[in-house]
Amino acid sequence: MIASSEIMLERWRHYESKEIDVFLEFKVLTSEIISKTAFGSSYLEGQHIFDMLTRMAHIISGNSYRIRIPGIGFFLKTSDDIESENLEATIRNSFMKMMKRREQEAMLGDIDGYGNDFFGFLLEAYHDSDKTKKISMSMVINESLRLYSPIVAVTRRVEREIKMGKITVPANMEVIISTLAVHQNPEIWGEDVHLFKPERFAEGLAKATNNNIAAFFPFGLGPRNCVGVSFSITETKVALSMILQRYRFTLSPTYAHCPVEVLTMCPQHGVQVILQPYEPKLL
Ligand code: HEM
Repeated sequence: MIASSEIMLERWRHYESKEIDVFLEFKVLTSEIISKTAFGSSYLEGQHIFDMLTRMAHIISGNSYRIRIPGIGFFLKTSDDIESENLEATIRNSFMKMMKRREQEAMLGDIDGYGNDFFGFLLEAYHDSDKTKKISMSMVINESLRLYSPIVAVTRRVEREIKMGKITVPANMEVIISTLAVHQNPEIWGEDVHLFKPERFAEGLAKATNNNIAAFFPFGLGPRNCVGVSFSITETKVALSMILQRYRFTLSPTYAHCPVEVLTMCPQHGVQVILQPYEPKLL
């Protein structure tokens, strides 16, 4: 995470006092970090897989409202169907090959270790500064995940008939739970629900949610919630802390606020900011 963030910051030197689209930058950063973490030395191959997954995401989003006739779809394939089938097969093959290689490396004892000591130090430093500052990084992250949840809904299949208030939900029904709707419900969050206010989390989740802690679920809930929670939060904190040590930034006048869903919530026209190098005052 640290090495990839450093590479990104090195690139940013060319953009000092200029406009840069941080949405593109963070896309590159996160795919590089996950590729290196998941695939180790094969991370370039991993990045290729993420590019293919991004393409799949576009195909899925573009086809989500297409009506399919059962059976006929098997014989009549659109160019999107053919492309996504090819992508799926290539991704599956690459994964299988990499897993085999990793298995062999593990047996030979060739897999890298991680710099855990430095991580421990960094996170401890953050936990300490949380205590003293009014707005902590966790509050900012939570508020961003509340207002702009990357996953706009989670689904569950109901195993047996249940009653939810006045509604009876029959068995086998698929229920879509809208993260967006719950995260923006004024009865839970208050009338300022549409404002970006990290301080709403200052006194904990129960206070922020009017005692409905399950109303905040950017990573889903229950035994099948996201396995990448700690990974993503750590990644955000590491990258942000490294960025903020070097830069202050303001939104560029060219920025147009337009969140859209392309499998995950994304800024349609990017996020253009102006980077100002930060020179900390010596005490
Ligand atoms: C900000 C970043 C992320 C968000 C907001 C997010 C959100 C989610 C959500 C809402 C779910 C569905 C959970 C549910 O149905 O209850 C999910 C599932 C999952 N996520 Fe994430 N995720 C993020 C990053 C990651 C990362 C970095 C990884 C991998 C390292 C990851 C791996 C997974 C997996 C494997 C599942 C399926 C879990 C299961 O079905 O048991 N996620 N994620």
